[in-house]
Amino acid sequence: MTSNTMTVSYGKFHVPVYRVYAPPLTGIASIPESQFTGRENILFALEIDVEVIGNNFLPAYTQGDNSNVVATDSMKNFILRQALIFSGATQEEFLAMLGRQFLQTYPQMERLLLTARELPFTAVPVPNAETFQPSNVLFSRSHSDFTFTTFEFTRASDLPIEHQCGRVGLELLKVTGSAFTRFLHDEYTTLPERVDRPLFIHLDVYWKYAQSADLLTPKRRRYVPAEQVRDVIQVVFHEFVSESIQHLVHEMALRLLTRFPQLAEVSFAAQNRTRDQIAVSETNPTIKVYSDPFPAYGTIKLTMRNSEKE
Ligand SMILES: O=c1[nH]c(=O)c2[nH]c(=O)[nH]c2[nH]1
Repeated sequence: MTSNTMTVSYGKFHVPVYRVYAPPLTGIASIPESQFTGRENILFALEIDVEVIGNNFLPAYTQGDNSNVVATDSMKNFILRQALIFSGATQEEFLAMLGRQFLQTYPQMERLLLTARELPFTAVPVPNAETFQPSNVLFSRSHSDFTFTTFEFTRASDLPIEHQCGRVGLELLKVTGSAFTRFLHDEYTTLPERVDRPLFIHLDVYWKYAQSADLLTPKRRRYVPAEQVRDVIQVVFHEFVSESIQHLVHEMALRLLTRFPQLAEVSFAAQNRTRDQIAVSETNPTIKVYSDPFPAYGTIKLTMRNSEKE
């Protein structure tokens, strides 16, 4: 008889949820880098993953005994029903509700991993009097950066025992004000030094709070909206003349931890998507043409912890 150890989990992934007329997001503290202080949530669209972790459904694997298995089809129905009665305004609040309700409804579930990914839509600008305003009924699906949240729940607490929030898929190109010079040179070096390059990055940013209660307080004064994180990052990129992507993400991390002292950690994964310079105008050297680079991208990572929270 062998005694192999097993780790198992099961669940439903990428459940699309389109809730209309969710409560508006209010109570957000404003920051200098952002105009964002809330959102109407006329369309609250996201994709949910639910993954059940534990041992009590091992007999389903070893003996074909499904008595402790909640059908993943039922999980999908459960998520959609909860979306109908959801009275919060953020992904974090939705996941917290789902976590609590799943564990309350199914004693068979010991531990849960829940993930939300925004399906981003923007209100279409429509004429109003002499100007334009965002439509309150028509939204355009945007394949842009989106908000991300992942929570781990156990029966021990109403709050998540682990969490990570994020804004994923930013694609930012700064045409001037970025350098990459004085890097190590050897017989493999072909990259020219550039005191000014058009820096194009793909960027994911993640953050964790020092106190998980701040994720979910009803007044939301210490809640960090992903839109503000995105705006802080964009403003730092706009302002800061960097020596490298490493230098840039470090500056972004410092600004985020200063702006949001309620955070314990921020982390970045940045891909270098800088285009290759093809031609420069002979009469005006600021005019240049770039094209796609070799398709394997450098990746720069950073995690910065707030030393006061340790
Ligand atoms: O900002 C950069 N960091 C690097 O580590 C690197 N390496 C490279 O080829 N180009 C760049 N740019």
